[in-house]
Amino acid sequence: MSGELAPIDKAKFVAAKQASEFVESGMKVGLGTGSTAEWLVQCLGEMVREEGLKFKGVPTSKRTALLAKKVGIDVITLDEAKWLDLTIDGTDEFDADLTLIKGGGGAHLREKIVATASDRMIVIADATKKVDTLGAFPLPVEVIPFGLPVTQGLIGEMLTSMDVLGRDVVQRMQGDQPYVTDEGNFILDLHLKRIGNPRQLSLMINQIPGVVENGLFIDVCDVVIVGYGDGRVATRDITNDTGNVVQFDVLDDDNIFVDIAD
Ligand SMILES: O=C[C@H](O)[C@H](O)[C@H](O)COP(=O)(O)O
Repeated sequence: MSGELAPIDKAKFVAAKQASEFVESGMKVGLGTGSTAEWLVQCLGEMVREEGLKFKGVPTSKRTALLAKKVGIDVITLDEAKWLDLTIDGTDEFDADLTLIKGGGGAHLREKIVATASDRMIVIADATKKVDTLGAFPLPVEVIPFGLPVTQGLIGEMLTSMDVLGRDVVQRMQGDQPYVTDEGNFILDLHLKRIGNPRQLSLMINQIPGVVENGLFIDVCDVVIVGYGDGRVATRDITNDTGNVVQFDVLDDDNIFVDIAD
């Protein structure tokens, strides 16, 4: 990597770089999915190769597993790890309570299982992910393929009784084919615009037959590290809220990442 990053990438990168400092030798660490989590995996790979960091990583997707192995991280499964010290992952939205919408990359099922099996979850995000009210980002719901139209219809009916503005339930596609998750399921994206009561909505969605898991993460995230395009990083710790903002200029070193293009 060389040259200056675009502001959005710099924001993701500085958040990821800051979060990587929470990883210590001997830890078992959940590795999230998505473009921000990929920066983290790159940073951790560099620490493994250059600083002798020794930890075990549990990827939340096939895509992350591939990258983690490529950059030299010792990858194990959640079954092997049993419990994790820490999970670091990206998000699509977060609010003041550190409630999240995740699953824009279709990985929220494994991500929620891994984060829940961790002592601590740190979310890394660029500043655009902070919202006053969740719901502008469509809420992903993983559903089994069997009976899809029935499940989709039941979710639509349920939404009419909820405090939401939008009610469109749209199957996620990849080209002209249904998007298929790592677990072989489909995703329905709920275009809600505004989620008034995330806890109630999450419970209601998950009780519909055919639903595997929705993308709301409630009482799971402990810390959010927010990166800005100018290199600043702000940390919000729900257990110890200092609201600290630190300047974190990490773009001096041009050659910290391996080439993963091949
Ligand atoms: O399924 C994907 C994950 O929940 C991602 O963490 C989320 O979509 C954020 O991705 P990105 O960092 O690419 O915005």
